[in-house]
Amino acid sequence: MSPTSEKAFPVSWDQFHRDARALAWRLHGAGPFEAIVCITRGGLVPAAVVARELEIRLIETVCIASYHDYQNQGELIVLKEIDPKIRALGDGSGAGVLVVDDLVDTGKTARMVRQMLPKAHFATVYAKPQGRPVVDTFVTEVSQDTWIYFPWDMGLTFQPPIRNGASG
Ligand SMILES: O=P(O)(O)OC[C@H]1O[C@H](OP(=O)(O)OP(=O)(O)O)[C@H](O)[C@@H]1O
Ligand SMILES: Nc1nc2[nH]cnc2c(=O)[nH]1
Ligand SMILES: [Mg+2]
Repeated sequence: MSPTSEKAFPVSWDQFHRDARALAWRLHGAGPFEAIVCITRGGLVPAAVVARELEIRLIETVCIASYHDYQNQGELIVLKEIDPKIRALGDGSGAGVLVVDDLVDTGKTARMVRQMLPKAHFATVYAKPQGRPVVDTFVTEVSQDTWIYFPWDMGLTFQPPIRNGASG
């Protein structure tokens, strides 16, 4: 993502729950899935909702960080690999595994996980155009120059009245 995204897309907890549940509805017909691999940390929250809706109890993580500095993507660092028992599913192809993340932006993170699980099903709640081809299922597309603000990154703050020069 570019250093300063022009548009902001703030998401409340209610909205995120609704969108994650909508993702589960879409995934319902795409399974069955033996396990979920969630890409931490952002994937943890939608993975919990999807796991509950699809009654999947085998949950693994792959821990990847790349946005070390706000809105600036750096080098991708894999902090924890996928457990070999999960990687062995589908005869080592990842077939039957559902990979969940909160969003796909450039697609770099998802592409790295695809190399680990080539036949897994990739799902995100939100997708930007550049990353869209890497995911199999998503709910809402936002433009590439939009920054999505998640509820776990935000708090309630005072809003100046519009008449006093507040910007939309
Ligand atoms: O498609 P990309 O351009 O690769 O970006 C998408 C990734 O970036 C964010 O994770 P981040 O690295 O910020 O770590 P976090 O999930 O711990 O916040 C987001 O949760 C995705 O995993
Ligand atoms: N919170 C957040 N993290 C990101 N990582 C890559 N793109 C985004 C984004 O739009 N919002
Ligand atoms: Mg992430």
